[in-house]
Parts: sequence; C-alpha cells; structure tokens
Amino acid sequence: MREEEVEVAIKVVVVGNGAVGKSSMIQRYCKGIFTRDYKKTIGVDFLERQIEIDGEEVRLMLWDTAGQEEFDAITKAYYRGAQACVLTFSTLDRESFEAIESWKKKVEDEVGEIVMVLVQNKIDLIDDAVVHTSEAEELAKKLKLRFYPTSVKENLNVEEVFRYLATKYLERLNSVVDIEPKHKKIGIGGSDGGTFSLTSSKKKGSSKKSVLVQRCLV
Ligand SMILES: Nc1nc2c(ncn2[C@@H]2O[C@H](COP(=O)(O)OP(=O)(O)OP(=O)(O)O)[C@@H](O)[C@H]2O)c(=O)[nH]1
Repeated sequence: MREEEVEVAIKVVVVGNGAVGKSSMIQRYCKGIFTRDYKKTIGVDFLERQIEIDGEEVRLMLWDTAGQEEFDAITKAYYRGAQACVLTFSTLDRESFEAIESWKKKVEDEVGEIVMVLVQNKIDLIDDAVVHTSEAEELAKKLKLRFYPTSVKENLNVEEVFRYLATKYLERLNSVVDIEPKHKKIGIGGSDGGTFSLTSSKKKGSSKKSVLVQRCLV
C-alpha cells in the first residue's frame, strides 16, 4: 500500500434527455468553450478537470452520456462506479423536465444512492421558458436535491454545480474514512463497489488523512 497522499478521483455522470446541454456543460467546464453546434452524443464520452477543495486535490472525471433512449443499453454500463450525478433538463423542453425522475431511477438502479444535483440549463432563454424555476425548485425539494439554474452559454453556475458535487462527495468520503477501522478497504458510491475502492491509511498522530483511490474502470 502506498503511504503518500493520493488525489481523490470522482466519476461524475451527466444525464438527461437529448439536447439539454450535457456535452456543452462538460466542454464548458473542462475546456472553457461553448459552441452553438448540436452534435448528438453517440454512446458516451469523457473529459476531466482537476480542482482543489479545502486544500485537497480532486480529479473530476465527467462522463457525457447520450440522452436518447436508443443508447440506454450502452450508457447504463457506464454509470457503474459513478460517485456523483448531474440530472439535467432544459428550460425549453418540458419533456426533459418530466423525465428527470426516470433518469434518477436509471442511475440509482445501476449504482445505488450517490451524490446528485438537479440542473435547469439554458436559463438564458428564460423568456421562452416552458418550465418555471419554481417547479424545478419544488421537484428538487421533493427529491431532496440541491437545485442549480445554469446557462452553459453565459457560463452561469456551471462551476458551482461541479464544486458542490465534489464537496458533498468529499464530506461523505471523509465521514466514512473517519469511522472505518484502519487499513480496512472500503467502497463508497456505486452499489457494485467494483469500480473504485478506497483504503484508509490514517496514521496515528497525523491530522491529515491519506486516502488511496484505486482506479480500475471496467
Ligand atoms: N442558449 C443556450 N443554448 C445551449 C445551452 N447549453 C447548450 N446549448 C445548446 O443546446 C444544444 C444541445 O446541446 P448539447 O450539449 O449537444 O446537448 P446534449 O444534452 O449533450 O445532447 P445529446 O448528446 O443528444 O444527449 C446545442 O446547440 C448547444 O449549443 C445554454 O445554456 N443556452
């Protein structure tokens, strides 16, 4: 077992109906760009970005999944091992809002209960909205999720969404590491537990936690 401090890696899946802005959100967050072109995601894709939370390095691996049902069989396989999820719908697409609970279920059926957030994208087009923010807030309350209205185009709240997920995940991780006996292998996140495993190696007298995250994607 390695003793040095190892970064935490978090697999985040971004889900929601087609054309709600999932690929755009990931591109904005990881590459700082926005494009008007719509190119349907076929299957899955992933980008990553490293951030710091309370002095801790966190690597976010953002998995972009196709919104169309025809790709369900492929995308479901990629939910495995996810530790966080962005449930996305569009301000201009009522169906995408109504599909949120089924997206949540699809993810939870694969990985169990993980950190999630509800996102209403394209808020820059609020004048043409077919879903009101108050309805989204109500849904978030019902599902016990944090809600963020975002505009990927205007770069509004995108950073906040991913920072929230990472912070929440670290909170859970740290509380699990604190209560686990030393040197015991633990899993957090997906119910299959097979994609990531964490080994606590907290040293006596050391206030700093050292968490080994092994990445073994299927
Ligand atoms: N006005 C506006 N347009 C956006 C925003 N986010 C994305 N779009 C546009 O919406 C369209 C669809 O965006 P994508 O990111 O490809 O959507 P997706 O959810 O990945 O779609 P699938 O790959 O089919 O699942 C593109 O034309 C984007 O430019 C936003 O915040 N505001």
